[in-house]
Order: sequence, then structure tokens, then C-alpha cells
Amino acid sequence: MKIKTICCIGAGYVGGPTMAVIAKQCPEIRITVVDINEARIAAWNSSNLDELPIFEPGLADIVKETRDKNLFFSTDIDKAIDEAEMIFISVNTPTKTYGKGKGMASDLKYIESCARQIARVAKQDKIVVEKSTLPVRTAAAIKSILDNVGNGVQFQILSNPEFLAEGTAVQDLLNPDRVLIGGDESTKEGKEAVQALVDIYAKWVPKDNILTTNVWSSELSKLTANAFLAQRVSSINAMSEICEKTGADITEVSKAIGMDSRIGPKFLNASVGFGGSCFQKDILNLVYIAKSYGLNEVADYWEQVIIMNDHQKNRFSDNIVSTLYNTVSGKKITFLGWAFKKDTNDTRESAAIKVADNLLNEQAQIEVYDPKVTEERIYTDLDNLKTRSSEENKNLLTVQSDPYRACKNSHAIAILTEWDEFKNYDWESIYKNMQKPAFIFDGRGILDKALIENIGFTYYKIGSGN
Ligand SMILES: NC(=O)c1ccc[n+]([C@@H]2O[C@H](COP(=O)([O-])OP(=O)(O)OC[C@H]3O[C@@H](n4cnc5c(N)ncnc54)[C@H](O)[C@@H]3O)[C@@H](O)[C@H]2O)c1
Ligand SMILES: O=c1ccn([C@@H]2O[C@H](COP(=O)(O)OP(=O)(O)O[C@H]3O[C@H](CO)[C@@H](O)[C@H](O)[C@H]3O)[C@@H](O)[C@H]2O)c(=O)[nH]1
Repeated sequence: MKIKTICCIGAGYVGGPTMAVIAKQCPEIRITVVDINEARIAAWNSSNLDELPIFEPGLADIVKETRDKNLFFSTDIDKAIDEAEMIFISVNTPTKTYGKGKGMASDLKYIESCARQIARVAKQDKIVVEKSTLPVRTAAAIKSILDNVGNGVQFQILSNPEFLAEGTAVQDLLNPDRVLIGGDESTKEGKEAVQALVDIYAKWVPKDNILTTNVWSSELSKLTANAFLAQRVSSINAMSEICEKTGADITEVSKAIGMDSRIGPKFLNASVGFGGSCFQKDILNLVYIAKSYGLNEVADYWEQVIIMNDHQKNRFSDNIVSTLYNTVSGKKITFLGWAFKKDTNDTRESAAIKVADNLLNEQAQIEVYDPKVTEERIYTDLDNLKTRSSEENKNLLTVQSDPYRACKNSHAIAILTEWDEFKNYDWESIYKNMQKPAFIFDGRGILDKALIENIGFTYYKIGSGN
């Protein structure tokens, strides 16, 4: 079976870039990405490529090449479902904020609503692909809805989790370490569906890197991968605190352990804490799944990754307060960076949000500069915490579009995101314009300690005991 039409429900961080890359690599497939969010679809269709809803290096060029040729963005969901042979579900699966499993389980209401819509609209057999990250065994629920609500057409359900990281989405999609496809290979139709998706990826991904498994293994592998990655960050962050107490340096420790080929050098950067829309949500989901099977030791083991991450954010802000003579009330503190990592405008679960909230509780005056995050986004992130009124947040925190102005007259600079441009600032001039003593709290360990201390700064680097 050669797929000629695809519909992707959900034009977000995953749906948009993933479909753009498939459209680029498979010009013979017509792809429609749909969303209920009209503003988002309008932004994807904007003639000004700077206005795409998602910033990812290399993405605008691919959208320019494919849009309105074989890649379309639309709000007409029924039409796109009706026309497609294969439908990717790429909607959000946030942590539940209500009811049973509140604060832990994934909220599957968007997934269920997609399944019901597909069942209602579909008049021909379809392959439905789970692209969203889902609790293991969700495919069974989707199948039950499709089979019971549908018009008697046949549905094959595949799991095809996405492993792209933000900031490198296009590169990750063009050169994935592996593509994972879970399907029911016990039936002829199941086998054909798996093969149809394999054939799409095989256009640019080497066959050996396309892995097929049963559906449950595929669903669980996605949660497992994120749990292992986040655990690495929490592990190195736990060691960063020991380094600070003992005079060791986490950069040296990371290098030393990373040269062991069994450990490997990647994902060993100590930080102010991991953020992003996935790690916390997916581990909480894993913890919830483990608890629901009565596996309490397993649940506690993974929950510790989150506990450590919360601790890392809190101890960063605590250290700022105690270093600034136990009070930051009325003091200007500059935040360089708000995004959860460099090269993205995404701020979901960014450590900066928690660190800012803690410091605002101490009545600090914060000025933020981030090269890609909008002022509106920053205030929304703070307001969503509901710690204080929106008016108070606006009084206590200012967003600057110029980093030098953000640093002027400041008592301390906190580096929250590892944007490359921060390394090349004129730190001498920044120092001259700051209150003295001038402090830098480097939550990403990106500045050159000797150079910065030579200028006169008091420099704290996460994980450095010297
Ligand atoms: N962000 C990442 O880097 C990343 C990477 C891998 C996997 N994932 C997973 O992929 C999924 C999507 O994540 P995202 O970051 O793209 O989310 P997102 O919030 O950026 O996008 C989801 C989109 O789905 C739309 N939507 C929700 N319900 C809908 C419906 N019924 N019909 C049509 N549109 C609907 C929303 O309006 C939104 O635009 C999640 O499960 C996430 O865990 C995310
Ligand atoms: O050594 C490291 C590596 C990462 N981080 C932080 O960890 C967070 C997550 O970073 P990263 O994993 O690079 O970005 P995400 O876009 O969140 O990607 C993760 O989450 C996605 C959503 O599930 C998966 O698809 C990806 O494979 C997985 O890497 C960020 O705050 C990083 O700053 C560190 O602090 N130290």
C-alpha cells in the first residue's frame, strides 16, 4: 500500500515540523495539518515566514519549499480526515489538572476527541498513527472508540512516538537515531499498515534505523527514553551539589565519566534544572502508571528524578538570596534567558519560571531578556502560576529587548538559558554599569570563569566548588 494522502491532527511543536519534513522528503504525498486553533493555522499560513508559530532552525526554509505544494495547513478537520489514508494524531497530552490522577496522569481528552472525530467522519479504511506521547495501552482505548463509534470501516492503529528535541527538531527529523513503529503484526492488515509507514520513513531513513515492535513496547519506549534522559540530568545535577561542597568541578566530572564508553558524553551538562513540555509530564505519567499497577518502589524510583529537579531550581534561587546578603527585596536582578533551552521560543516548564517566582516572593525586581521569547509569553507563564496577581507580576518584573539595558544597575545576573550570544557579550561594559559587588549566577555554566572573575565579577557557576 502506497500512501498518497496524510492528515495530521495537531499543528504544534511536533505536528508542524514532523509533517514539514515528511512533505519535503515525500513530494508525492499530499499532507494536510489541521488544528482547532485558528490563530495557529493562520500563523502557519502566514506569508511572512518570521511569523510561523514555532521557531526551529531550518524550519522556515522547509515550509517555504513545501507549503501549498504538498503541505497544507487548515482548520477544516473533517475534510482532511475524510481525504486521508493515514491520520497522525499529534495533539497535546498534558498532565491532568483535575479529577483522578490530577497532577500525575496524562489528560487524554484531546486524544479521545480526535478518535471520536475520526470515527464519525471516516467512510473508508484508515491507518491511525499515534504520534503524541501516550500512556502504554492507549492504543487499545483508541481502537475501542474507533470500532464502536465508527461507520463500520476498518482502522489499523500504529504507535510512532516522536523523539525530536526542540531547538534541533529539523536535524533530528532529517537524521533520526531511530524511527520506532509499533503495530499489530499478527494480522495481514496490521503488517500492511506497519509497512506503509515504514515505506514513508524509508525515503530518507536507513532501513536499519527503522525499528518495528509491538504497540505496547513502542508506547512504553517513548516514556522510557524520556525517563532515562531526565534521570541523567537529575543525576548530574545531584553531583553538581556535591561538587559545590567539595571543591570538585562538575564540568570536569562530566568529562571524566563521559569518556567511559558505557556512560557516554552526551546529556551530562549540569543545569538549573530541566524544563520542557515532556520530561516532567512523561515521568509523572510513568509514576502514575507504576502506581496504578501497585508498583510503588518503581514509582518512587522515578519520582525522585522530579524531586531532584525541583530541588535544583529551588537551591539556585536560594543561593541568589543568601549570597546577596539574605535579601533581594527591591534589588534588581537580571535574567538572561527564559526559554527552557537555547534555540527555541518554547518556555513550557522552563526553570526560569520557578526561579523567578521564588525571587518575586522575596520582592526582587526582575528584568528579563531572552532573544526569542515574547513579553506576553513571560507574563502568561508567571500569571499561570497564580502566585500573585497579574498586576503584581507586571510591577515586579520587566521584559527588556536589549540585554545591556536589562543588566544596567543590576545587583546580579542570573543565566537561565544557554543562548550562545551570552558568551560573546561585552562583559566589561556590563560590569561597569552594574551595582557593586556585581554578581553572576551562571545556571548553565557557559561563561569563562577566569575571564569573568578577572573583570571583577563575583561568579557562581552551577556545580563548581572553586
Ligand atoms: N514538544 C516536543 O518537543 C515533543 C516531542 C516529542 C513528543 N511530543 C509529544 O507530542 C504531542 C504534541 O506535543 P506538542 O508539543 O506538539 O503540543 P502542542 O500543544 O504544541 O500542539 C498540540 C496541538 O494540538 C491541537 N489540538 C488539540 N486538540 C485538538 C483536536 N481535537 N483537534 C485538532 N487539534 C487539536 C492544539 O490546538 C495544539 O495546537 C504530546 O503528546 C507531546 O508529549 C512533544
Ligand atoms: O545535559 C543536559 C541536557 C538537557 N538539559 C535540559 O533538559 C531539558 C530538556 O532538553 P532536551 O531533551 O534537549 O529538549 P526537549 O525538547 O525537551 O526533548 C526531550 O523531550 C522530547 C519530548 O518528548 C523528546 O522527543 C526528546 O527526545 C527529549 O530529548 C532542557 O531544559 C535542557 O536544558 C540539561 O539540563 N542538561
